[in-house]
Amino acid sequence: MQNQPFTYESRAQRVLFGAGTLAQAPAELERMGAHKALVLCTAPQRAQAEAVAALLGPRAAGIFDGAVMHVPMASAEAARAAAAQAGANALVAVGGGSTVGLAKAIALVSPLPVLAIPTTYAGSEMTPIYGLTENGLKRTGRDVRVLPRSVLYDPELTLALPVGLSVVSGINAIAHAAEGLYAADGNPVMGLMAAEGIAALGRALPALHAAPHDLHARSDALYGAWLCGLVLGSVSMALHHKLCHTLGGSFNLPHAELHTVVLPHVLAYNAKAAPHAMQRIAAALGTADAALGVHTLARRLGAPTALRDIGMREEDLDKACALALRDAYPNPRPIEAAPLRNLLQEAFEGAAPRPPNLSTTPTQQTTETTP
Ligand SMILES: NC(=O)C1=CN([C@@H]2O[C@H](COP(=O)(O)OP(=O)(O)OC[C@H]3O[C@@H](n4cnc5c(N)ncnc54)[C@H](OP(=O)(O)O)[C@@H]3O)[C@@H](O)[C@H]2O)C=CC1
Ligand SMILES: O=C(O)/C=C\C(=O)CC(=O)O
Repeated sequence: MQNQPFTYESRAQRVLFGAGTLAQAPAELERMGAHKALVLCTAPQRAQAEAVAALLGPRAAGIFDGAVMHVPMASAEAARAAAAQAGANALVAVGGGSTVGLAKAIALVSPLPVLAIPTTYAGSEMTPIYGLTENGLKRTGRDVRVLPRSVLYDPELTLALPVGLSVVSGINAIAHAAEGLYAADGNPVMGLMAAEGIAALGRALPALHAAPHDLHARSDALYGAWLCGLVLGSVSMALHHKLCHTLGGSFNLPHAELHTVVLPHVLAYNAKAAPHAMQRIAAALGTADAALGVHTLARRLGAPTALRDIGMREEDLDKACALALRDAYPNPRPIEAAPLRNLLQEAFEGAAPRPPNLSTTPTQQTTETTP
């Protein structure tokens, strides 16, 4: 029974899900009243964007293939200029979070609606969150103007996503849902989506690891990613996302791999302060312990589990700790220097996470909701 007050806000978005839905792209643009769409992609995925442009026929206004992770301001400005020059009245983002992020950077300063066609499990297509990087600093914000108007989830497009990337991208999605379960502003509807999203990815990732072209597993993973992305866009994130933004932005570490390494350690850090959320994460993964469950999943599927293996230098851990303590997000357990530094050390070494003995009484900074 729900006994906590909460706020639930829904946002208007159309989602088409299933193998072959890519074919609906022209009709989706038609519904948006768009007749000239700029297709966005990364340079290596240009062939896929060309296939989409061919499908759009006269509705394609051109291709911009300059999407880069974390949306450097220079690439945002080049894309904005390309959209204006092409006379585009809509954007089609075909790719992962980097490409969707570029579409958002254009939508932030123009009225162009976005049709997102995701090919990873990052979940950006379901959020009003944008990120822009300038002078080595990444700033993020929320603005409903950047929320894609329509999303086509076609699992056939994820068949080409290499298995290693699929696994870390899926755990990136699990991180959104896990933090959603102890969000300060969580609600029971998002709790359901989070638990279902984790469960879908928990069964899909081992299945696609064993058989990367199994369309059923790919569909299950994309379904989980959708739900987890919706949670990310709807409720506040906590220590895990703060740490990943700090480490990713300041030390240029790969996004999904970083989430994969850090998540078990943050779950261990928060375990005693958010026991109900941990039970739901563990149950969704079919394990006894949430932190160990995520760590074991990553290890079993060959994903990185140590910061030192993804480019972090040990001499930067003190700086990382100091940065993460600045403007801390609300978190179930107070964010304190010594245990945070310990968390970073364990993540650096890749040790299996251990729920810590809290040295202080867990005066919660946020009340754990029971969504
Ligand atoms: N605003 C928001 O709500 C969110 C934003 N993000 C942001 O998105 C970015 C991370 O997103 P993520 O999806 O992990 O990163 P990318 O979009 O950079 O994609 C990750 C990798 O997947 C590869 N890839 C993508 N699609 C395919 C495909 N069809 N076939 C083969 N390879 C493919 C890319 O290859 P290639 O380089 O060749 O294209 C790239 O190497 C970060 O900048 C993050 O901050 C993430 C989540 C939510
Ligand atoms: O950094 C952004 O662009 C916005 C949000 C995210 O990246 C979410 C995440 O950390 O996965």
